[in-house]
Amino acid sequence: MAESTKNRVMEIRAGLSHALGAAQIALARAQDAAEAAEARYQRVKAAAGARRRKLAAARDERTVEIDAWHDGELAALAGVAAAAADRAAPGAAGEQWHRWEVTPLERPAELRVGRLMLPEAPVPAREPAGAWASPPGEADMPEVPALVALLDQGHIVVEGDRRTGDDVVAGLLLRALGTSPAGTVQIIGYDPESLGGGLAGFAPLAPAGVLTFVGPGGLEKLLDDLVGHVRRINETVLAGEYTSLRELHLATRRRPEPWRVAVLLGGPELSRHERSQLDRLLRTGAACGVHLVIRGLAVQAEPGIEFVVAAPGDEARIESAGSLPVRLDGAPPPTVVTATCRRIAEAVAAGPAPVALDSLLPEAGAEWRESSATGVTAPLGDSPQGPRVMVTLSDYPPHALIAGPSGTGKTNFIYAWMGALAARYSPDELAFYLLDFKEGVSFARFAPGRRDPSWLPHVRLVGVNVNTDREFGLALLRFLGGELRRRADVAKQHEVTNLAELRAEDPEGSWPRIVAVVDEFQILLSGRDAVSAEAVDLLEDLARRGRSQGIHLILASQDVSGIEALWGRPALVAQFSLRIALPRARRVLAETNAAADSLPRYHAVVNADSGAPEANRVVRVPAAGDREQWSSLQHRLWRRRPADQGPPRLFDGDVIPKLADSPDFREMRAAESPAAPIALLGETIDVESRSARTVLRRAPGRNLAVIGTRVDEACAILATAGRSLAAQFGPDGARISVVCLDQDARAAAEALHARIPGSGWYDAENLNWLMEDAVAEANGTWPADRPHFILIYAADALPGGRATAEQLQTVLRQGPERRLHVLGWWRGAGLLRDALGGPASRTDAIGAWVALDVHGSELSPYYPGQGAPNWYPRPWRALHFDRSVHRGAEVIIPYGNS
Ligand SMILES: Nc1ncnc2c1ncn2[C@@H]1O[C@H](COP(=O)(O)OP(=O)(O)OP(=O)(O)O)[C@@H](O)[C@H]1O
Repeated sequence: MAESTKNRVMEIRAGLSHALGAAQIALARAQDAAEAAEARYQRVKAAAGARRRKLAAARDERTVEIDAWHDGELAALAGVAAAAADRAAPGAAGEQWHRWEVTPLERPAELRVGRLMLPEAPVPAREPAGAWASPPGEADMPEVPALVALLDQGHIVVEGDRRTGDDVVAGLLLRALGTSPAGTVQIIGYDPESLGGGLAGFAPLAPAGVLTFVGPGGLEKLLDDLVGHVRRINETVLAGEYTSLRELHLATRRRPEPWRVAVLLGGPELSRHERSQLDRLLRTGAACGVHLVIRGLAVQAEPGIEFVVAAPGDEARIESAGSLPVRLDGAPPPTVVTATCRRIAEAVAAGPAPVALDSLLPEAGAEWRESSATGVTAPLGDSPQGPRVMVTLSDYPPHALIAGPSGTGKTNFIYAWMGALAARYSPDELAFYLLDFKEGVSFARFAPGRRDPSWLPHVRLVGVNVNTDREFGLALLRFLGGELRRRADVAKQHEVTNLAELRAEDPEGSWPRIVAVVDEFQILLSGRDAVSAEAVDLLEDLARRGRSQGIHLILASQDVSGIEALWGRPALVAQFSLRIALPRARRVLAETNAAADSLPRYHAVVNADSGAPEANRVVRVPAAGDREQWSSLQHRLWRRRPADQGPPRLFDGDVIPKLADSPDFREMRAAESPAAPIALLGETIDVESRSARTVLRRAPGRNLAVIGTRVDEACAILATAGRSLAAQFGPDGARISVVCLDQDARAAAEALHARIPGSGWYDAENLNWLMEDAVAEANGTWPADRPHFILIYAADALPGGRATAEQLQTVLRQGPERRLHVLGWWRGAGLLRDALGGPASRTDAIGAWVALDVHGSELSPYYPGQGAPNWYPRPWRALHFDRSVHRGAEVIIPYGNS
């Protein structure tokens, strides 16, 4: 082997070993690198795993946080929604049925129909320790009610399941009723399919007028009526000043109209007219408080209409809540419905709480500042719209007619009016004359009484218990007629025509306006007799001419026939242009004016234009009947009365007057020998408490007969005559003989005899002496030195037969001219006739008589030339006629024993 080869092999081997070494190195390196890469990979992988786990933990933590936040937020939002709902539907608007009760609210609220089913927070998959004490759900989530807006807002249409829908309607109505003051929500039900059955639970409201039903054919009229209300409210209540009743209420705090909720429960297809009226109401009703709750009639969606889709479970919806499921409340419990309706009906029937009289009065100390020169004006109360209603009596309107069925507050109205006037005008400016034909003493409070010595200083006359003494009404009218003439005469002298001018001309004179109030005046005008005929004539004259002389009449009646009594006298009625109607008063307003029919209690319609509907003003009348309130006003005014102001004349038909109180009797003084002795007989029924009298001058016929069987009255009249005659003579100035022929009258006759010193006493035993004397006197020719009055109790019982009868006739016929006068009591008109000589005899010896229980027709012989007087006997009243002075007979009241 060649060296060279060897060398070459060597070289190659070396080269190979070198290459192998290099390759081994490269391999080791590569292996190192691979190991390092593997290690790095493993590190990175481990790090990535750790990272992922960390991230997952962080994510889980965050997810839990987010869930918690979400739930919290949801609960908070639900809480806010629930709180907002509570505010929107407080109390009875939103309370659930099991705790529900009536809570009238200041202003209408939204009404709950059920609850909104809000989406619930999901229960987390893993439960991090302590994150949830309990899973969120119904227990923690505040309930959010589903509310709908009705009163003052809009209308509600209930669709879907009928039975559930009926429950919704019932719930809505109860909530509407329970959130508003009693009577301010009125429901009108139209339920043609079940004839009101759908609203049966609300029936207790019907008697109070809070619920009315419309029959199956009545929809058109109902809709027309409601449209009518909307039109009227727009025109007269909102009157361009407000856009809605809600706005009016916010501005004035008054709500003059009720909410009218018409509940329309199904029915046949609507006619075109009905449809268009319904659409009108849906558009315009809510602003005027007219709302529709509809079930079973198709209605198009419009703003202001809420749709409720009734369905069981969570399937129900309300339009304003979008697609949120709603769970409707069940029907309100029937017992709650009935109890609530009863309570509301009772409250409505009881009427609103009264307003105090003080609200009509000026402030204490500011009284009597007004002048009545042109009229008298006073507030009568607030109108439901707010402003006070002022009422004036003046040239126009001069007189007032008030009507109100019994118990509606007519008397109270008169008190309130009088109080308001009396506080503003002094007694120099205003005088009252008051007459009450009702049984009772309602005006007596104005005169001094046993318990209260005060009186209303403006009152000049009070007549109470005059229902059987219509003559007193006549006397008042005669008196006012006299005053009218007096004023007219003075006005003429001053060349003026009315009171305002007269007062300007005669500033020092006292010319108060006179307001004469006659309550239950129809009693005065009842009966077709002389009293009512004269009363109507006098009224007509006063009504016509009184206005310019400041004499105003207020006639009040509870009875429609009273008003009707006047209707036959259109000229008279026309003067009474101020008309006042209390609730349910009929015929006092114009025929077409039905405002009084719907008046609430304690309200009145005041109309100064003869009852024309457009002049109606409704007023809420304060309570003036309350004695306390009245007396504080009366005492205040009484203490301010002018020094010379005496109490009013009180005529009380139930009180027997006393001779000792008679001004005529008190004025009597003993004189030497008066030529015209006066026998008083009783009190006349007149304004000035005069005494009836007969003058026993020396002239034929000047005898007096008391006719009738009533012992007490007959004795009272003879006693009055005897005492008054005796009072005019000094000792021995006249001879007075008392004759008693009836045991029943003996005590009274003896009392009179004892009262008149020097009087003679005769009975059946010694009468013959007196008669012989008297006949001698009657026949005498010598001048009588003193008069002789013979008072005979039971003159029809003369003993001694015909002879004594003839003696008496002689005395009756011839005595008076010889100053011998008989004042006799005959117990019947026929018996008197017998005493005068029988049916054919003349009666002119009896120049004056007083009849008791004798019928008018029996008196005609003693009532020359005038037929029979109109006389229906009544207790403790008598009819007096004196042919020397009277044109007609007058009713008198005998004086009682004292
Ligand atoms: N405005 C009112 N506020 C409160 N109470 C009133 C009001 N008006 C009347 N009343 C009360 O109602 C009752 C009847 O009133 P009032 O006597 O005035 O009625 P009337 O119509 O005159 O009845 P009658 O003719 O039968 O006497 C009384 O108890 C009275 O106090």
